Amino acid sequence: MDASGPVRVALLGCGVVGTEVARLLLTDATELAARVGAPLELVGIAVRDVAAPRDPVVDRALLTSDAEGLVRRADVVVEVMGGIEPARSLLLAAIEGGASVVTANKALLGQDGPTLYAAADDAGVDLYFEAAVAGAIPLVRPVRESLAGDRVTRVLGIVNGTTNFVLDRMATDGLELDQAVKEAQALGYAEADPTADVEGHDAAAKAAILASLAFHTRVSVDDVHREGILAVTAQDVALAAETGHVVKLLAVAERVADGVVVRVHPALVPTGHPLASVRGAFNAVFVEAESAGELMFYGRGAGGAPTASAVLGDVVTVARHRVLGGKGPVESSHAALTVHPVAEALTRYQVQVRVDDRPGVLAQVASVFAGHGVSIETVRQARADGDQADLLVVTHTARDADLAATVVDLAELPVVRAVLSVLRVEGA
Ligand SMILES: NC(=O)C1=CN([C@@H]2O[C@H](COP(=O)(O)OP(=O)(O)OC[C@H]3O[C@@H](n4cnc5c(N)ncnc54)[C@H](OP(=O)(O)O)[C@@H]3O)[C@@H](O)[C@H]2O)C=CC1
Ligand SMILES: N[C@@H](CC=O)C(=O)O
Repeated sequence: MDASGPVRVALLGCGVVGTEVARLLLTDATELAARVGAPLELVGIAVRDVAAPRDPVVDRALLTSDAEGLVRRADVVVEVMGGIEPARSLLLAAIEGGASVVTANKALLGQDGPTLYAAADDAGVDLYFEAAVAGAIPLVRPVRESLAGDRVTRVLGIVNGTTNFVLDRMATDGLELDQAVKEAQALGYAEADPTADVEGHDAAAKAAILASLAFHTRVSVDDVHREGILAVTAQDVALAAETGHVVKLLAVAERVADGVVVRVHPALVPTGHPLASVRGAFNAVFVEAESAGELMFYGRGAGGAPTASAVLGDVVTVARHRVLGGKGPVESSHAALTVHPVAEALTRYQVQVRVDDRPGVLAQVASVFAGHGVSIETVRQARADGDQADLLVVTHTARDADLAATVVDLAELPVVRAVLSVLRVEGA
């Protein structure tokens, strides 16, 4: 780019998000140029199949299957192809060639963010990724930049729209999980293979990115405790409603004494909590910081146009830096805090056990909790079939490892017929 010339933008990917990025770059070119201080010139769009049908907004003359060659011709590289390779190598090549990069690729950043952060810092170029967590919601930048002078203590939120839609449908119409997933697929929320969403991989990658930024450390997706929603039944959701809760797939990243714990799992959220009212495919994230207190971010976490909005915000910022000078935050200098296993997490639990309904049983069950130092907050008993009863035990805050040991011992108690469900309770 010469001092007065356009900023050359390469687009890697022209799918759900890439098409909308191309649309905004072309249709809003004049406004974007005014905001950047120079025109943004889309110099090419890398795709797998140049012959495939495309939205008419896409100028077919810009399509290429030579992504490597395209990267060499750009000042700003926008990666919306997804996956680990070739996205990783292309971004590293762009950075080494002196281009600024913008990516929406949470899978890549969750797995190998530190390599990219270090490469960008060494090369003195920008690496921006607002769209990688919670789509359209401005969340990455507030956590990465606006809260850089504060101490974040906890991040708690719904970062996967597909699973929120599924759990919402189970709650509102009593659908079983597989019915709700089919509905999500029919509406285009869930992919044909919904594994990344329902098994929590997508949320875990986002949790790793958020935790790394919030705590100025390095958290990889492999450090994140992950449970998806596949074990959640319509009965769990109905029982939650009876006790004044909803079931949500939560990402939780929190400081513990000398480190952090990062986890993704279904949890009970009280109906009065703001996260409980996040419906459909929306996302919402709570951030707690020592001085700022509680902050909440809410909006669309996915979709072509919403995600493209976040991508374009980053493109404008990094392009401005190239035109006017300046650079975004440095990420590679952070200290590595210990990432503890979920066993060290502290939270409340709801445990449902089917027991023999006879004298002394409650005392035996309570003594198992007490034996592991887990304090019981409430117990509710409901009649089950025959001479059995279902106990619903809610604990005070306990260590995850102690609760897990309690559940193992409960299952071995002769008066316990089955441990029916164990769910964490968050946001109380
Ligand atoms: N969809 C969403 O709502 C959101 C997506 N994201 C992230 O944005 C990224 C893109 O997602 P999305 O638009 O949905 O993905 P799509 O699958 O719709 O599009 C991927 C695009 O990348 C191209 N592509 C894939 N592999 C290659 C390759 N090896 N070489 C060249 N081109 C390639 C495809 O080409 P072709 O068209 O020829 O197949 C396609 O145009 C992902 O990282 C995703 O996680 C983030 C937030 C929300
Ligand atoms: N699959 C994700 C969308 C992209 O981030 C979701 O359902 O939230």
